[in-house]
Amino acid sequence: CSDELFIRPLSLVLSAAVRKGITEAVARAFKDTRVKAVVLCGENGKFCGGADIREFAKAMSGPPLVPMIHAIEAGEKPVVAAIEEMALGGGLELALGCHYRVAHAKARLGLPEVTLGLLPAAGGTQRLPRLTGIPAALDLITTGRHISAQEALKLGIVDRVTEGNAVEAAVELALSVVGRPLAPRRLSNHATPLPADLDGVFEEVLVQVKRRARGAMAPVACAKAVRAAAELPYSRGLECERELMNTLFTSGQARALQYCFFAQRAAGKWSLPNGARWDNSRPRAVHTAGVIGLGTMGRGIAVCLVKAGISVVAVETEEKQLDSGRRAVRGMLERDAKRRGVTAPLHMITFTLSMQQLRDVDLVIEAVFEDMALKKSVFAELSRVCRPNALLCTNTSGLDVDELASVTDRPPLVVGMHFFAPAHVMKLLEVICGPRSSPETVATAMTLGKRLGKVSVAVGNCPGFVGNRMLKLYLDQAHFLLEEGASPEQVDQALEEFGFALGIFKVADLSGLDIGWRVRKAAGLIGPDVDPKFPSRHRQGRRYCPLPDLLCEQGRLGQKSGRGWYLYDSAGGKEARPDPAISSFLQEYRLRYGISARRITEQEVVERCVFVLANEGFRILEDGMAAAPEDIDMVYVFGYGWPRHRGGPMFHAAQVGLATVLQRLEFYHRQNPDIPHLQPSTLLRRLVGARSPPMQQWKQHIRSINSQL
Ligand SMILES: CCCCCC/C=C/CC(=O)SCCNC(=O)CCNC(=O)[C@H](O)C(C)(C)COP(=O)(O)OP(=O)(O)OC[C@H]1O[C@@H](n2cnc3c(N)ncnc32)[C@H](O)[C@@H]1OP(=O)(O)O
Repeated sequence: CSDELFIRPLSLVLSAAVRKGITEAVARAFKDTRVKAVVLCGENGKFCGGADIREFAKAMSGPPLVPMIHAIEAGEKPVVAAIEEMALGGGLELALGCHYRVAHAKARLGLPEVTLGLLPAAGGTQRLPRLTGIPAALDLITTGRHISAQEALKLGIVDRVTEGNAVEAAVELALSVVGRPLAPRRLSNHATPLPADLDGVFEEVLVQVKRRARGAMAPVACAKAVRAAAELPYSRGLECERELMNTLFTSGQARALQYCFFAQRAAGKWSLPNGARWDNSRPRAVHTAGVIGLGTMGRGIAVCLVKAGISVVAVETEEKQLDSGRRAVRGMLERDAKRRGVTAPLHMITFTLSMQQLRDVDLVIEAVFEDMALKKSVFAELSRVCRPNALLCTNTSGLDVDELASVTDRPPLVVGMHFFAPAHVMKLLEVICGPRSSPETVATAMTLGKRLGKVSVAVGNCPGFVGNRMLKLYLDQAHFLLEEGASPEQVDQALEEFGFALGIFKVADLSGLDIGWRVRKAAGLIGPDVDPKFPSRHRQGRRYCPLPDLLCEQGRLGQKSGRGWYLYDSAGGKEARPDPAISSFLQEYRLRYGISARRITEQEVVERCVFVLANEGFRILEDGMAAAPEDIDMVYVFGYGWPRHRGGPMFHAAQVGLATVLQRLEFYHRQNPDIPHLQPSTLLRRLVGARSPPMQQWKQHIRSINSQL
């Protein structure tokens, strides 16, 4: 506090206590005749991360944000926001209520409320369009994307950007504007600059927003609120903003999205039965890594590592594969660097045919073909070649990590790292903790995942781990629905309307139908004793659907062969078209097996596919293969295209009501007694018996906690 200035630090979030502090301090500063200007800055070099999301689940307390910001804007002394590190959500709205904004060059700004199922309801939807115009405001508010200080300067959101101390620059600016008229600086006074074809702009944006939203309400509400800024005076626009927010605020979607925010952070906080945890285990430093195999997965993994600043030695067995891998990896790195306007770090990766080159690396990620014998031979070789303390990781989608560890000289240093294709794009990383993986090994894999920009989830070592173990049963349901009368496009449409990024049959075509075919062969489900003309619909004591095998036998392997569950223009084509040949194929199949097709509703498709996922999730919790329902949900949200606004299969089950899920599973199991996975799990039954406690208490209902993590 000086004669001319009053500086008040904020903490990261605008909690009730912080709002109270600001309201009182600003009122005092406005009253104090010695104070000529005010600078708002954050604590510890962070301006503000927005409203305290945890408060949304409680009754409102403390001064509300809207009048607080209004009082700042209406004040007769200049208020300058000094934005260090971030101004997000309510934090940016607060800054927009200030008369001037100064940002540090490294600060990020944004209105990410839409990602939490909300809209910027502290005047953000009304002030931002008045400042930037409609198109930029629509972009920022409907996507929630963060922008750099430089972009904010270009858009006029901040007045100055400094490489130096933002608070000092704000103080300097504040002192320089004392006495200047404030009315032109009050954004709520501004008229919104309008594009020539306002209707056209909104029509186009609404189409895009609805397509991207996949059923999420918030992006559409955001666009409507911005439209109000274009058409209504500020005060009426604010009313519209409030009404739209009220609908969103109490919606299940907002609860789901806020749950995802915390679940994503909780997933990083792993623990093992021996007491090792994320906060008491030290990860190893990783400076150099080896990648073995430059197929689709190995290429993506190598790119991720290089982009994270880790030097890579990439190994292949044949000159031809090495060459095409080298070209692909370099191309990906060059395209990425071009997009970001930097030089591609090609010097950070070497390509070789010799495993000997791995002798000095800190860690190796093996990404060879999914075949146990092959992987074992690679791991045995790595034991001989690598430094004794190098970590050995396997990128596998379902093989036994401990079996692999057993062929090495260092089982505690072996861990699974299941990347998802394409590995440089997909956010999920399943870290498979073998029974002998050491805490340091798990900590290193989890931390490495975070460094690569992934959401790392620690899972146990069971067939398929968490994600693919559940996927198998989901896919089974989809196949059974085809037998019973549905078409692939009908199943996909129901799932896409539910919010999945892609229907399951489109996903299967994209991944390649031969992958599952190989897995089923390895599991002994397909073999010489199966009648090729009339394959049995019961195997290993349960119902089995031979449809995908029959498709593979016809050479229909999905996108790569131009034909799978759908038809594509050519091999490698992306546009899926319904194929009349599949319709006849299904009719003939049903006729041959005496199945009379029935009408299958969208509700049945969604319930059978989605509840079976949750049911297996309960079994996974009981088996100790995942530590918490949040972990399972994050696997599905980040790895399997599950709609984030539905929280994840476990959250969805809780939101629908566990008793309803139980009752629907019982119903479908009665209809299909030969599908054991429709039989409700013991944990689900127990939870319903305990009157469906909240998710945080589910663990207490597992009889004997048998953590495999
Ligand atoms: C009718 C009602 C009218 C209401 C009108 C007002 C509406 C306002 C809307 C909002 O402002 S909604 C909030 C908008 N803000 C955000 O979405 C930002 C969320 N946070 C982040 O993106 C990041 O956390 C960060 C701020 C960029 C920091 O990232 P970093 O990687 O450095 O740390 P994290 O691990 O993510 O977070 C650390 C720690 O802090 C917790 N946390 C972060 N932000 C919030 C928040 N806004 N509210 C509550 N808690 C927050 C986070 O959960 C971590 O906690 P943990 O216990 O360590 O896991």
